[in-house]
Amino acid sequence: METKQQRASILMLPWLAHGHISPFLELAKRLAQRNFLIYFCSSPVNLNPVRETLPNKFTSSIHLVEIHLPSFPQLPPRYHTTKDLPPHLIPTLKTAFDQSKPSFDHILMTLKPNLIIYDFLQPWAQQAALAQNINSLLFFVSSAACSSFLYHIIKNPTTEFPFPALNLPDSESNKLTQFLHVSSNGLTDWERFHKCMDESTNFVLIKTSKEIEAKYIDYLSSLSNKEIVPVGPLVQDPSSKQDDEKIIDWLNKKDPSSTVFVSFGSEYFLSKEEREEVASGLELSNVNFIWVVRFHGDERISVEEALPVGFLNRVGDRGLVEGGWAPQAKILGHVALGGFVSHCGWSSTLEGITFGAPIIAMPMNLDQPWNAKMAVERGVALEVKRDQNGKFRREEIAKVIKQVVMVEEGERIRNKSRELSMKMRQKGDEEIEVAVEKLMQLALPTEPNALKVPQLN
Ligand SMILES: C[C@@H]1O[C@H](OP(=O)(O)OP(=O)(O)OC[C@H]2O[C@@H](n3ccc(=O)[nH]c3=O)[C@H](O)[C@@H]2O)[C@H](O)[C@H](O)[C@H]1O
Repeated sequence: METKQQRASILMLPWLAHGHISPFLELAKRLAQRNFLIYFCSSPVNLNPVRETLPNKFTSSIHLVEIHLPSFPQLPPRYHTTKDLPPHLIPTLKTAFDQSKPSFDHILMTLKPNLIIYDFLQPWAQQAALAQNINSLLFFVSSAACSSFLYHIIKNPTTEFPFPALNLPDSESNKLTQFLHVSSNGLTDWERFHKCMDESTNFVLIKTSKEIEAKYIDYLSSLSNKEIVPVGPLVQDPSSKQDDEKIIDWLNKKDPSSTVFVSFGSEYFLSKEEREEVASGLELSNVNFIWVVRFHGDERISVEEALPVGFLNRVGDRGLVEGGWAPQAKILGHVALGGFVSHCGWSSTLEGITFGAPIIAMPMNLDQPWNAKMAVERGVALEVKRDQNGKFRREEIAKVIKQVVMVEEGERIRNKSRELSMKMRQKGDEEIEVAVEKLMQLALPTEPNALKVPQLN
């Protein structure tokens, strides 16, 4: 009798931030399309928008599983996410997430998944899996460029990082790496990241491609002594349902490659001064633009109030400024797009490259400076230099936008972007297949001794 192939189940546990949930969900969709049963686990406040936007075709293969964090005085359930969370409460959120481990243990006992994929801030997820004899592994959603640099300076602080293209001035890299030494619940982010890497069963998944980061992936593997398996760019499906007719109609009236899209991700909110410089830079550039202006939840201000007086009148139909959330993938794939002014969050960097939109890089914090330098090194980005006070200025913003979008100057970077976009898509399709096969082996080992989790006596 033909044995029906058992359907492997994978439980996925991203960190409580959109910039992590989004890549985990994209991976979940790829796995669901290859017949895995996915349990997608997060706090209720994070799962609500996922529930609203998950395409119907996934409702039977991606099950949303709520994990309830213990109540903390300053951390009501609406704060069980980094969205609009006051920055000083981030360590409290990590502590609360750590303390949700008993709830996670119960979820594992109930669902009994074949495999667990966790994120870099929760080493307790791997311990919970081990206690129930379940294989588990890390899915790292930032760049190999950034992670290999950070691993290097922690492990080999006295030696030069072997890739000068990524080197930042000490003052800047020290400021950026400070976030790794922030401690919460007795663990620094570095200790969390290091433990999650070390304890990952067999290999570590990473959201990137050897097409753009081969040497950084190899170096990270040598530093961590782990096999690093890329899953490709995992770019979100541009056809995903979003209310975007107004933007697309506006773009349809613009000439090919004539327009820049301006966005600083889901969690970076420009200061008033930064908004002034970006607005004036766009005005000086004389280029068409769509700008998604986002505000922190506590900011009670309209788009008009946030912009320089008379700005919208002066730019007229050359510019479209939207508050809220834009269909970024759909915009980047539009024929009118000639450039992408980005903070270089990792998902945005990969989307810019995959859609062939040359990047005008304005990195702000976290891993973004390394993401930007990696894209510059690939020839598909130009970085806006900060002034001697470390500030972005309108003249420099305008200059780089024109260098990318204007026909003559921008031709080389636009051709390189188109070329890399095709290669990235092809390589990414191959890489996700390899990763899926390795996950299948880990979830449903064909040989009895293939389980790598040490057998508990
Ligand atoms: C992993 C880490 O998490 C954070 O993510 P953040 O949201 O800031 O930016 P992205 O990673 O670009 O992610 C942003 C994601 O939101 C989408 N989007 C955003 C705005 C909008 O209006 N519409 C959209 O569709 C965008 O397409 C992308 O997929 C940090 O940056 C960090 O640098 C990054 O490496």
